[in-house]
Amino acid sequence: MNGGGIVPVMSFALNIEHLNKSFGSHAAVKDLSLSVERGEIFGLLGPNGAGKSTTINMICGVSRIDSGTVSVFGHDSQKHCQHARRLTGVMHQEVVTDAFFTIDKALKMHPGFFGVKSDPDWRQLLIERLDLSEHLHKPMNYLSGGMKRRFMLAKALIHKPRLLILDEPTAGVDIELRHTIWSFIREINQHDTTILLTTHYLEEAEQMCRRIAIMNSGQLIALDTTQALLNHLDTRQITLILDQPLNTVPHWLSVRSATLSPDGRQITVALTADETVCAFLQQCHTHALPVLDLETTSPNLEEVFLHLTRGDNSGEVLS
Ligand SMILES: Nc1ncnc2c1ncn2[C@@H]1O[C@H](COP(=O)(O)OP(=O)(O)OP(=O)(O)O)[C@@H](O)[C@H]1O
Repeated sequence: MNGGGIVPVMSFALNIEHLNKSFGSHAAVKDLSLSVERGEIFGLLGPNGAGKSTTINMICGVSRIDSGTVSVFGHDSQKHCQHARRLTGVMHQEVVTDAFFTIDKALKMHPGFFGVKSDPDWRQLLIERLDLSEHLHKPMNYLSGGMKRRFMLAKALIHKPRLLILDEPTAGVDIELRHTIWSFIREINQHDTTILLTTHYLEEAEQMCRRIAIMNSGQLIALDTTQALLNHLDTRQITLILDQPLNTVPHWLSVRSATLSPDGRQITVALTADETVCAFLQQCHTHALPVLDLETTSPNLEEVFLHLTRGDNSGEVLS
């Protein structure tokens, strides 16, 4: 279930096979398999408690793997954990640095944890691009929520990882910082850093990610290109604005469950999977419907997500 065609294993930035994790009797991640291609921006979505953070914690070695394998650019995270860790940068949801460290000290020390030599030019670039200069000598517990997010992103990138994992990077940040974060992440991605991200902002996932995996109750329930997921819901609708009001829906449209607005000036109907707007308008012309204008609407990722993660679709698997 890879969505987007067969890809040689060597081009995977991340390969997860049959991953499992339980806390006591609760299975948080169940037989998860997926691959992230080199250079992708890949979204891992799911409702609260779906198992996303647990998966991320296993990828980066914070949490022990019960069974299954994770490999980062071909390095098995259990057998060659140092290689895999060095290639991976993680922006966790919470600040995981000593509260008394300053930004400056943390960014200087962090590369050493991965056996990577500190690069002052790269550190300076991150400080400037993430607007950290004024706050360099403040300890962590003096930083605002937004400043902590900026620092967490700089810390995730300071050892120049080739796989960057972002666990809800924009949770609770203002619109300006959100733009800063996403535009910087796009830039980083263009310089050959693969991105795996989780977010509850589905509009952001729709805009950022080439492919998306959706988890629910620890299991993978969908994995495909963003566009294919959007195409999954056949809910394109067309609304006709009429030149003259109607009292009732014409028969040829009522059999398609079209609805008429109270003022009789708008008719809304769902288009079928391969029906074009042009073909539909030809039918309107044939039936002498006085069409003045029209609007079309397509499903967004939020509708697809809700459709897939609601209880009544829990058995559905998309690939
Ligand atoms: N250390 C832990 N001990 C016990 N249960 C845990 C632990 N960590 C996670 N869980 C449980 O595992 C399940 C998956 O949690 P996880 O944090 O991975 O979900 P998530 O998809 O990241 O959710 P969110 O979107 O809310 O961050 C949840 O039921 C959670 O309560």
